[in-house]
Amino acid sequence: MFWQQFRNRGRNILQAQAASEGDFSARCTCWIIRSVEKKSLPTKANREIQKLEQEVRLLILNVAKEHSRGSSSEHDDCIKTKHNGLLRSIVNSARHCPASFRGSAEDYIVDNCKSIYFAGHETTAVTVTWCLMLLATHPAWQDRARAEALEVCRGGTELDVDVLRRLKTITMVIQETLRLYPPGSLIMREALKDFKLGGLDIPRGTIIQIAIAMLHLDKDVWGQDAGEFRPDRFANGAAAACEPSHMYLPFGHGPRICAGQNLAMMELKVVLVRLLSKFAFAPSPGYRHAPLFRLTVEPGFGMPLVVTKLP
Ligand code: HEM
Repeated sequence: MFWQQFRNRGRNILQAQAASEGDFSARCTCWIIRSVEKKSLPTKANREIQKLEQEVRLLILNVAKEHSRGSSSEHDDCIKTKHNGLLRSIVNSARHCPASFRGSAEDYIVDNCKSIYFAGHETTAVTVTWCLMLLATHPAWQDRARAEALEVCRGGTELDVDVLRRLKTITMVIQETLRLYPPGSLIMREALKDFKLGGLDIPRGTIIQIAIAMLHLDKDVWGQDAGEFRPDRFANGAAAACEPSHMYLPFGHGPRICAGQNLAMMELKVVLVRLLSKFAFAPSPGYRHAPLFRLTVEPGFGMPLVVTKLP
């Protein structure tokens, strides 16, 4: 319930921001938005953003407060789950916030919860969804991925790091899924000082958005079949899949690259091995293909699939 509310508020904030950012100039795969200060103007969209941000903040702080009180039995059940173990770490470490953190202990809890729960949950979940859709519509790849999954499951092998590292086909399928449907389809950077980008003068305070989804579909980089599902482009690893190699960045790039990318890849492999070894997936006649940019790139009308239990 909390998660659903949290996620919906987040989406609304992004939609409100998009509505207020009508003055961007498109330059290939990079949008330059000159508007950091604009946030403080009392426009309708900005007021909506502030209201929603405040609601998200209160939702998080209420859960954190209940958590540290720990009275109800529901809470006692929850505390045993992984999410709440993580929440406990965040709440505890907020008591000793690092000196470099410039906000209050409450800000520390809110910022970290936003990073971990937004960045870590929805992204991985939506990637599994797209993976299953692509495997359902490409049965030959589904068979190959299943053969690999059954191979590692044989004899009840533990899915440890070494086993997961050996999953070549499933890794390629995930990498190709992240290319076609990168969940975090935009990364942003703020110019901390005036600088030049190509022929453009970028003033301090400008927000630069890099459209990952557009880089990933560029035919000059990936070839004429850029829009097709061809996992074997990653046969020699992600770095060799395109030229220049940083045109593939589902997890971002540089010092702020995704902190959870290895965890995400492991989670995705475990989930796919488990699902493919037990079920077959086929497209449902009710599926309407409509990838939508909300907080992540997600199916606009859900992802109905025909799922059959394997003998
Ligand atoms: C398929 C799954 C995932 C994708 C595609 C993804 C993608 C991204 C992207 C594009 C960024 C921005 C990087 C940049 O600005 O250069 C990011 C940041 C981040 N991600 Fe992920 N992510 C995923 C899963 C996770 C998971 C599982 C966690 C943790 C549990 C996580 C934690 C973070 C954090 C904390 C940041 C902020 C890093 C920073 O600003 O220093 N992500 N992620």
